[in-house]
Amino acid sequence: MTGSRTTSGTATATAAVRRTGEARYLIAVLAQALEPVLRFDAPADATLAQFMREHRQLGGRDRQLLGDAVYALLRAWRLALHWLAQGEQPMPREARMRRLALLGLALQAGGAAPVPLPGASALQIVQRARALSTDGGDTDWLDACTAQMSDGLPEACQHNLPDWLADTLAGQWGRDTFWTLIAALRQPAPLDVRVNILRAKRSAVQQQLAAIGLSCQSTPYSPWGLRFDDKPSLQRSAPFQDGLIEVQDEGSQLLALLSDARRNETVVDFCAGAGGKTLALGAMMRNTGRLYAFDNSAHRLAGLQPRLQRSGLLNVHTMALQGERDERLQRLAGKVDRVLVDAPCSGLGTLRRHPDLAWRTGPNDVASLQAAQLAILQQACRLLKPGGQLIYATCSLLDAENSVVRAQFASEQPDLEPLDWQPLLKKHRLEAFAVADNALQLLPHRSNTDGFYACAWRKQA
Ligand SMILES: C[S@@+](CC[C@H](N)C(=O)[O-])C[C@H]1O[C@@H](n2cnc3c(N)ncnc32)[C@H](O)[C@@H]1O
Repeated sequence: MTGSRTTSGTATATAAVRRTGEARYLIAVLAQALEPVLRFDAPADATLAQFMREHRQLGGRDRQLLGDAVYALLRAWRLALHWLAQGEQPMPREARMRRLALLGLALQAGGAAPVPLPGASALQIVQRARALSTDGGDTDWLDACTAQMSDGLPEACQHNLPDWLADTLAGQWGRDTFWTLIAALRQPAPLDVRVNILRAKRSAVQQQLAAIGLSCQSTPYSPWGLRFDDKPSLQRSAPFQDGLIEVQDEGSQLLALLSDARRNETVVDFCAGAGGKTLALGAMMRNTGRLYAFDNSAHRLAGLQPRLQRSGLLNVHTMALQGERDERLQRLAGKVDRVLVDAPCSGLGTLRRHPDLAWRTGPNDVASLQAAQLAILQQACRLLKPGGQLIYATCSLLDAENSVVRAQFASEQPDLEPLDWQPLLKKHRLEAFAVADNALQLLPHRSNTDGFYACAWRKQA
């Protein structure tokens, strides 16, 4: 009896030592991973991927945990800063990074935090940090975090956005809608794919996925979309390798759908990037006509090549633009049926997936994006033939990049008329997302997609 108690006591003690060692290790690695991410000078996903490449010794479980902890911290950045401010100031860099790592792990363990975050839940996060802490120097700081909780959390800790952005969004929609949006932005985005209708029917692909244990449902609006019940890795699956599916948010699919590209047309995807929408347009055109994929980044366009090969599309011509005066642009002037401008933008509509964007974008960036959006629209509209259509889209939440750009551009183009999208919106059951001036706006809390804005014009015949 005594012996067994001693054995089990030793086992518990050993497990505790292992847990302490593991926590110390995880905190140290996470602190290293956070260092470049928190500079906010490059996308967090790319920075994290680089860190993982440089730390090949990390196992799959640790990679997953570290990634989740980085994103949990980014989603609660203002809260983390608020708690950090409860410690001694100035705080030595090492302590700062260790405490941020501790908070990242504590936040990650709690899953998606509700909005508003109740005081009791905030307290639990601090308690989890306390349980994970392996450094006696953190005790006073964690006590101070707990003590200030009785004053309630400042509003900024609830929306977790920079003040300028919170003020702008609340000003656009009013406070009630703002908070509904914030709650939706805090939820993880679903994993959607677009079925390549050139190769297979959606129902057949759904069955094929089910046969390999991947459960998914039809998306509510896109006729090509499947939404997964969880977040499986698809890259090595047969449906992906065989070009039957591409990962694409339902909102992106809907923008391609509204471009309404048809067989045998000449269509330009002016800002194609790695071609998410190009692939959808090509499939809509049933591999006929000519589809040009432009981008001013040859690097981004290169990402389209393997996707094109998988897709079976043969009607796509990629072109890395060499500036506004690119000769190939002049040659296409007046000849194109449809131009999609999926413009470079702040990307703030994708905050669910990229919470770091809020901290990598400022009001000055928005002003220069606006200028770029207008310049691209002007180039793009020169390509239209009489009766041709120009579609403008962003994944931004900001009126400054959406309705303001639409209005300014339209005021300078007397030979463009706004396209009446009502019939198309009705056909695809999207009327609920119509906004002023024949535009469409998708928002995470309304369509459970990323945030998108789109509008269209027709060139007078
Ligand atoms: C929103 S992203 C496009 C995403 C892409 N359409 C998709 O569905 O995956 C905007 C793209 O515009 C490109 N871009 C920026 N300035 C440009 C310009 N002046 N002309 C053409 N493309 C430009 C960027 O390189 C970027 O790939």
